[in-house]
Amino acid sequence: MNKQKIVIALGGNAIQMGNGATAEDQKQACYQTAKQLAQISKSGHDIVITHGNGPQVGNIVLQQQLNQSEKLPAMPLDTCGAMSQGMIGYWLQNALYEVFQQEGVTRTAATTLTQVVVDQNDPAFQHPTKPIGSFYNEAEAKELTETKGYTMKEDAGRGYRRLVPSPKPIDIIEKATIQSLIDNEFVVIAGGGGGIPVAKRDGKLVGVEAVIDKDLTTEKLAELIDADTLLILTAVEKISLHFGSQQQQDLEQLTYEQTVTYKDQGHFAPGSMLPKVEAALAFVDSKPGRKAIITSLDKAYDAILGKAGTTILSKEACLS
Ligand SMILES: Nc1ncnc2c1ncn2[C@@H]1O[C@H](COP(=O)(O)OP(=O)(O)O)[C@@H](O)[C@H]1O
Ligand SMILES: NC(=O)OP(=O)(O)O
Repeated sequence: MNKQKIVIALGGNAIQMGNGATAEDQKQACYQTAKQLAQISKSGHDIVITHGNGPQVGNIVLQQQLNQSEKLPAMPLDTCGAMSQGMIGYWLQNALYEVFQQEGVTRTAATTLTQVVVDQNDPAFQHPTKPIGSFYNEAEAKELTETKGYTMKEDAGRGYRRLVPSPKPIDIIEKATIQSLIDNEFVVIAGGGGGIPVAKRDGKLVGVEAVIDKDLTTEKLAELIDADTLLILTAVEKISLHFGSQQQQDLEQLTYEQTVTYKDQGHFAPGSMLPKVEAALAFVDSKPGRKAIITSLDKAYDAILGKAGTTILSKEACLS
């Protein structure tokens, strides 16, 4: 198979399988993830890895607030986002080091702290939509709204979570650094947690209180570095029509037009599958010949071989 430049987005279970939130639990999940990534890297492809941070950044924010004082100030959300990139980047680098040695892969992983430019007037700042951190009961949620002004929302019957603004990614400040690392055969971990959100103000980059959607940042990054394939890894092997119902129909290969039709019919849930499908559509529409695949973590390598997942093709492409 020809060498490809593949951008791989890691969904929640790639870092936190089950509910284990200890460092050991999350390192173990990263180790399992690294085994899949090593297979793709072993085939000679260039890979760039992005990841989510919703649960982790929410917990970092809570830890900041415990025992805070003038001498021990809590860090703002952009800085907590940077902490989550460092933490998860370390776990992934550590796991990839071990697995690459076992598998005889000679590459090294390198994490780039990534700042992502957002528009400070993005309407998303007035309408928080991104759930982060732990789940609360109704009374706890009410108290957090009253004492801290948090926006809290019930999340699919599992309890209440804090919502924060999630503005659209516009540009990636470290894109040249990332490109240079790829050119030098590093496995790059970048754009973690959707990137550290910054706004341009008076010639400066100012951190803002937000968490960017990692699927949208992944798409932006894939375009900027001229990737061939966008591989989005989540909990399901394929995307489906009538998901979760008795009429569920799994999809293997879709044209751009078919995907738009199914999206417009409402088959992909907002906040979960919809951003992934939108990222896939934007990527394949950005240049002919580009391909997006959505699949589960354990099928990542099979999906690159064309044996698993849902593949979305660019406009002029024909189904095989
Ligand atoms: N049409 C659909 N086809 C497949 N999965 C869907 C669909 N609509 C919603 N989903 C749900 O979306 C989930 C992926 O979104 P999410 O859990 O937010 O992703 P992440 O892995 O990035 O955390 C799937 O695991 C599935 O439960
Ligand atoms: N930043 C982000 O999109 O994180 P999750 O994928 O964990 O929600």
